[in-house]
Amino acid sequence: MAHFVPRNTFSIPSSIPKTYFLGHHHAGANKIKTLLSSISLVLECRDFRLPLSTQNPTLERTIAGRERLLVYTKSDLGTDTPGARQTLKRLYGDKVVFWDKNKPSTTEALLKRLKFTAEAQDSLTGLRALVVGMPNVGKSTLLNALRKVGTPGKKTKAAKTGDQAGVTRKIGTAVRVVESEEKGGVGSGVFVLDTPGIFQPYVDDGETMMKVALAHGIKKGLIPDEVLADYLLYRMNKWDPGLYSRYCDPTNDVNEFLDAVAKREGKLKAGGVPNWQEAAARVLSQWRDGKLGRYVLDELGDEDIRAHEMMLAQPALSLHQAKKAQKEARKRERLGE
Ligand SMILES: Nc1nc2c(ncn2[C@@H]2O[C@H](COP(=O)(O)OP(=O)(O)OP(=O)(O)O)[C@@H](O)[C@H]2O)c(=O)[nH]1
Repeated sequence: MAHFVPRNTFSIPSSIPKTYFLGHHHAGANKIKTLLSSISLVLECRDFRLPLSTQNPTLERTIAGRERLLVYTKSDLGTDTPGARQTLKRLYGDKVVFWDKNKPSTTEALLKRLKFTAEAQDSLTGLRALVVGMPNVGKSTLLNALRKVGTPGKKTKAAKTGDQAGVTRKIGTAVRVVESEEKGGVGSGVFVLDTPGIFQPYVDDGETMMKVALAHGIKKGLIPDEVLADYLLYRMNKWDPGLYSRYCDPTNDVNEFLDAVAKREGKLKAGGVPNWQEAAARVLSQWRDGKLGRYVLDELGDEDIRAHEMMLAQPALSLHQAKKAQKEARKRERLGE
């Protein structure tokens, strides 16, 4: 077999939407602003697979200056990218927590942090924490896990969850996740409020939209599954084409890939014609379940991080412009200018 050379670039279709800012995002963002005065801690959830792309510049401005813990959710889905945790720890120090819904130890570690903060706060009303973040990053799942582990005996779910963006539409009531001191907990206890996922009003970078869609951060169908499957194929080829060896040999051709998936998974139309749409939906669902690799999608090199920070600091700047400015700055540095 000839040596396989993966695609070097992916051409982002011009039809990719640049916005997904809905009425309840706008209303939610305003409500968060009004709530902040009664909140002592913000738990900002970001998807570990998208540590930069799920940082919302709009939310960032709203919660600037507040006591905050960064919770990288779905950490089980990014374990194949070496060094990602270390990079984030280096960036945010002890303000960062890695969480996995399937690992109660990660929930316990977070509860410990909440109890510690509650002890230090000495409040009559208890510690009130607000969970915020982009759609579908796992906010409600986190709240339910904190409640389940922190207040054993309370079995029912406090917040509705789902694998689609936009399950939570309104800010919920405060949910107790740590009992008061009289009941064996801390002070007057710890309460957490869930909020709807808030998207950014405008995303200039088409590739960011592709990555967010892969992780289900925007509504299904806004970007066709076949287009996302092509982008996923491009990324898998860069990581390791062996990830999809159960379907076919390495290929850069999405149609060839989807043909193989359709045949293997029985996604066929009348007459045995491969159903690309269903085959694409199948591979996306496998990727989201971690069955086609568990990789972080954002690049976390120094230059990428600096470009991202530059973009956050100057909202008028596109990610593309920020990356270009970083590249030029690096070049000048190398030339000793
Ligand atoms: N593998 C994995 N999946 C997770 C984890 N946390 C949440 N999920 C899944 O992610 C999906 C979204 O979770 P939700 O808790 O509904 O997300 P949300 O942020 O509240 O979503 P919105 O209501 O859109 O704001 C669900 O299918 C969860 O089961 C995790 O740690 N690991």
